Amino acid sequence: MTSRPEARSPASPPCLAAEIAPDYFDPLAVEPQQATDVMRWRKAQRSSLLAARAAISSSARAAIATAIAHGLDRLLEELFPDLTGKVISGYWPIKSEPDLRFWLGSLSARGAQAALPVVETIARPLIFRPWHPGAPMIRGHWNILVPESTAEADPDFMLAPLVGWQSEGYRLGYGGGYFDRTLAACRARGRKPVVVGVGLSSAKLATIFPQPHDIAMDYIITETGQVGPLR
Ligand SMILES: Nc1nc2c(c(=O)[nH]1)N(C=O)[C@@H](CNc1ccc(C(=O)N[C@@H](CCC(=O)O)C(=O)O)cc1)CN2
Ligand SMILES: Nc1ncnc2c1ncn2[C@@H]1O[C@H](COP(=O)(O)OP(=O)(O)OP(=O)(O)O)[C@@H](O)[C@H]1O
Repeated sequence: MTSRPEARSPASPPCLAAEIAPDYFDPLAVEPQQATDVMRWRKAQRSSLLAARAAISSSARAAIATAIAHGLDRLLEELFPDLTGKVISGYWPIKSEPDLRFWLGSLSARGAQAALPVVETIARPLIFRPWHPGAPMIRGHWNILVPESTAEADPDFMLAPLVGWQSEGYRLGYGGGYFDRTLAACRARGRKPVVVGVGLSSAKLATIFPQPHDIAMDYIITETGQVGPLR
């Protein structure tokens, strides 16, 4: 039998689509049963990780947030010795996430602009709004508080809260895919913010079974230190 290599290679390999349009999302890039299994596994992991996090005392949680803030300051000092004009996004804490608002609020005194993520449209990339302590807030998607002002900001340094993580920088979040979409959109317009996953050291998993849509963090910072640079 003669070999016909051309019969095995499609005219337009789907894997190249992402190079032509980096925000292209191909739902068929994964075998559907495997994708379903991974999503089901992630759902179970999320609930046990969230339960373990909720069980931590508030004083232990405050100590964790302080240690993470020190780690963030060390990294910022290394990457951006001059913070003037830099946009740095955090998050408004929910579900026992480390509360880093004190750190985010301290940035303006150093010349940076703090910002918070907003789900403006469901299943689309996040947008970011400038924030300062005391800024008027309203309830957004999932009841998360977001700045009322609709001005937008474009982060240079972005925190991504971790529910779980693996040492290569892959992140498990709340299952909306929002940071992956946001980072894919950043890539598509040639913008590369430094992305730092922040969370508990104990939320480390051997693997989150990375899928084609998962985009690794540049750094992970927990209360026990920094992992990375990873990209
Ligand atoms: N504090 C904080 N703010 C944040 C985030 C975060 O992780 N932490 N986000 C980080 O992204 C964005 C909100 N993320 C969200 C993630 C999932 C769902 C959601 O609807 N989850 C579904 C489950 C989806 C599924 O499993 O298919 C649900 O719980 O019903 C909503 C918002 C923006 N703001
Ligand atoms: N770039 C993308 N375009 C379209 N859909 C995406 C993209 N990235 C992720 N998704 C979808 O989002 C869903 C949730 O993804 P995943 O489980 O990785 O969420 P997560 O990272 O835990 O959530 P979050 O970032 O919101 O906390 C997946 O079903 C995936 O198909």
